[in-house]
Amino acid sequence: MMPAEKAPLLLVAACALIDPDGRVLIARRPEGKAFAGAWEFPGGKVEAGEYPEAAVVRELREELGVEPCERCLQPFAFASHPMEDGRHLLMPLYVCRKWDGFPDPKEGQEIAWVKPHDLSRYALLPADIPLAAELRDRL
Ligand SMILES: Nc1nc2c([nH]c(=O)n2[C@H]2C[C@H](O)[C@@H](COP(=O)(O)OP(=O)(O)OP(=O)(O)O)O2)c(=O)[nH]1
Repeated sequence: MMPAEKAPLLLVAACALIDPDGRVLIARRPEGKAFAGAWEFPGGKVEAGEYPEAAVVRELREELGVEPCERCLQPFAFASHPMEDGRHLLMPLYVCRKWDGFPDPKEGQEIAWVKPHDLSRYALLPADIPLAAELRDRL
C-alpha cells in the first residue's frame, strides 16, 4: 500500500522480552481482537498523556502479569506502517532483559519464546516483519 501523504498517527508501544537464552517472547492476538491469530510483540496503544515507556510497563502488566524494570527498557527500533483503516502506525519497539514475575498470558493469548532467526516462521503482523529482521540481525 502506498503511504498517504497525510494520515492520523496511531502511537503504539511494544516490547521484546529477551530471556537468558536470547529468545524473544511473542504473543498471538486472541479471538475477538483485530488481527486475531497474528503474532506480535506485547504492547498496545499509548494513551493520551502517557509516555511510551509507561505504556509498555502498563501493557506488560495487563497482558502478561510481568513487571519490567522501566529503566531497563532499551529503545531498539521502530515500525512506521500505513494501516488499512487510513491511519499510520508509529510503534517504538523496546527490548527488555530484566523483569519481575513469570510471563502468564492474561488475555487468552498464546505466547511463544522464539530464537530471533526463527521469528520469520511465525505469521507476524505486517508492521512487525522488518522488526523481526532487525532482531535477527542486531540482537
Ligand atoms: N501490541 C502490538 N500491536 C501491534 C504490533 N504490530 C502492529 O501492527 N500492532 C498494531 C495492531 C493494532 O492495530 C495496534 C495495537 O492495538 P491493540 O489493540 O493491541 O492495543 P491495546 O491493547 O491498547 O488495545 P485495546 O485496549 O484498544 O483493545 O497496533 C505489535 O507488535 N504489538
